[in-house]
Amino acid sequence: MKWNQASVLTASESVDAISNIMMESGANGVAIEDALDIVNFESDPFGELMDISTINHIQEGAKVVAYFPETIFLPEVLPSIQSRITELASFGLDIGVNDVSIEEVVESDWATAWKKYYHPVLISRYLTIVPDWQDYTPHSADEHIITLDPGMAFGTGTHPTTRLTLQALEVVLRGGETVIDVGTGSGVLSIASKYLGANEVYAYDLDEVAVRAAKENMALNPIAADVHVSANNLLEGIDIKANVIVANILADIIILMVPDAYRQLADDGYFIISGIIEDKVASVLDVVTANGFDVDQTFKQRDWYAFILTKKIEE
Ligand SMILES: C[S@@+](CC[C@H](N)C(=O)[O-])C[C@H]1O[C@@H](n2cnc3c(N)ncnc32)[C@H](O)[C@@H]1O
Repeated sequence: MKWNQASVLTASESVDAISNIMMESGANGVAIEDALDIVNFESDPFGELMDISTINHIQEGAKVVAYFPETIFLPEVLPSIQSRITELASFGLDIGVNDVSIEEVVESDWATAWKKYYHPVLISRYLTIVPDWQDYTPHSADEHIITLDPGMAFGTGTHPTTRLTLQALEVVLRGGETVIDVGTGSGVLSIASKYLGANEVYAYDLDEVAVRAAKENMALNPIAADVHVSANNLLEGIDIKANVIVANILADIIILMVPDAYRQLADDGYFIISGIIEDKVASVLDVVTANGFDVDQTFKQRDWYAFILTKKIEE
């Protein structure tokens, strides 16, 4: 089967939004190449895990490559894709050079094209994410291996927002907790929560593709076989008291769930929020503090922030 490929050169912070636009416009999948991640990988002490010589990678910014079936006539949908990408700038996102190009793909199986960019991701001393198709030998007995095939869902572990969230989970989890993972994507945060000792984990996503991918990833990690994965809009209709609620979603969406998170969180619980670009920090912090939360810890990588929030103590 032939595929058409639309590539967009952009800034790192816009890759999620542009990927969504591509999928909503009929793409069957996207691959993301981020120059900063590649620099990180190359300078990684375990860089030998990655055969970087095979990658003809970009030097700056990021590239979103979307694969469309030949039944979609790309020149027809491209103007609307282009105008939706341009619109992102009005939401405060840096869309970079925003140059869209089309080419026919020789690759017979687009679904595996992105796999050559994906290699073991060392998150911390305790957590490493390993693609399902790669062999990996842990460096120590403490290292938990999250086996992942993200498919078309977000959550490979290479994105700063996922890394920061995983690090925040490591800080708060002690064992025995009930965790709610809102916007689970590949399920990576839920699997990590189980490795870090959580008892019950509930994983939700609005996107059926993500729900399917998350369920498949739970099956790849026996420790997470009992994670409850289902489709849901944020915390709507959820009535579970949680010790930890974790959400790595864009700032404007997190803001919508803050009152529900306060209600569902145990008084001594933690609300971990991530996916917050620098420009949005002030507005998110205004909303969480107005809704009864204090900032306990702040995490930052590049322009991305994550926060561990606790409930304000009544005086
Ligand atoms: C940035 S990804 C995070 C994936 C994964 N948790 C991680 O940390 O890598 C955000 C996820 O939130 C999901 N999402 C977006 N809006 C949502 C909503 N209103 N309710 C539930 N999930 C949502 C998206 O489908 C996507 O899978």
